[in-house]
Amino acid sequence: MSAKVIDGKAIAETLRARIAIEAAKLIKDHGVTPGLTVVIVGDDPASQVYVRSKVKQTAEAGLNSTEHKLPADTSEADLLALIAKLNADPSVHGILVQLPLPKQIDAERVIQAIDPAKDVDGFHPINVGRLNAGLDSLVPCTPQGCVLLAKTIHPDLTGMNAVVLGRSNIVGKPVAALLIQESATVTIAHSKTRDLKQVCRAADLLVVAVGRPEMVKGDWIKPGATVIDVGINRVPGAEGKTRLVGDVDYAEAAEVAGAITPVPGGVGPMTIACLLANTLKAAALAAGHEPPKF
Ligand SMILES: Nc1nc(=O)c2c([nH]1)NC[C@@H]1CN(c3ccc(C(=O)N[C@@H](CCC(=O)O)C(=O)O)cc3)C=[N+]21
Repeated sequence: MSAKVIDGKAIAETLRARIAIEAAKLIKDHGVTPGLTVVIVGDDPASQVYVRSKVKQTAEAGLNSTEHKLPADTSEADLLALIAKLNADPSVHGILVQLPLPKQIDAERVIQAIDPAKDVDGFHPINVGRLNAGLDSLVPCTPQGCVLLAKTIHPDLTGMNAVVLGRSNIVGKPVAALLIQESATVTIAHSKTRDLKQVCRAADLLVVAVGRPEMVKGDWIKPGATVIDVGINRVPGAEGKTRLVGDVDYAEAAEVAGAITPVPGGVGPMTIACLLANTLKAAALAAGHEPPKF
């Protein structure tokens, strides 16, 4: 069997086109241009690639974007001062502080300093709590992208056995919260789970976010299951180059699964599209308007 490939790149493009239409409406009808500010501390080259594509796609969707690049030795106090300034700036609707941060900065303190209404990553404890309480909130981008991709295969997730492999605050836990909201039956599995392979094999929907290259093999997957691979791992490739692989052994999994997301071109592009959607939502709410639903 050969799995259907879930084309995250194309699905994200369609979503960004819809965001552009809604952003144009907000600008025309209400005179508000959604604005995203990305803050990057240090010069990790991989981080800079993400930031560049975020900034480019933000502009293409008709949103304003600004970027603050701070030196790697920036103090926590200086970063907190910048966040206070951005919180107070009415032209800034979304603030994203690129993670990970250098070790002299406490990331948790930084996240908690962001105005929850501008927290387009959905990492602030207020948004975490609201998501888990089933209240409206800014929802983390990658988890939102995972669920949107799963719904292209299963428009109704009700009653499905979903297994989330990974329990991080940025992907595993929020993806599980969203799947519960979709009425799936959710198991969160992780490195300490007993019989991990068998637990995964029970999944109709398997979301993998562990950060271990190609850890999930073909025989971990129920025949016909839908597999969402959140991993983006750079590994040595041919001729001294590097290549990107997911947390799932794609070649093996594609023989067993019913549908699967590739890496690259799966969850990654959806993360950025959902960031734009969150920025639009934050801008609409700040202006007292009903935000569009995607
Ligand atoms: N506060 C914060 N929020 C984030 O959302 C955040 C972050 N920090 N730190 C870094 C990670 C990583 N991340 C990615 C987003 C899109 C792609 C993406 O679009 N990847 C493409 C291409 C990858 C490539 O070719 O290098 C793909 O998967 O097809 C990847 C990675 C967001 N992150």
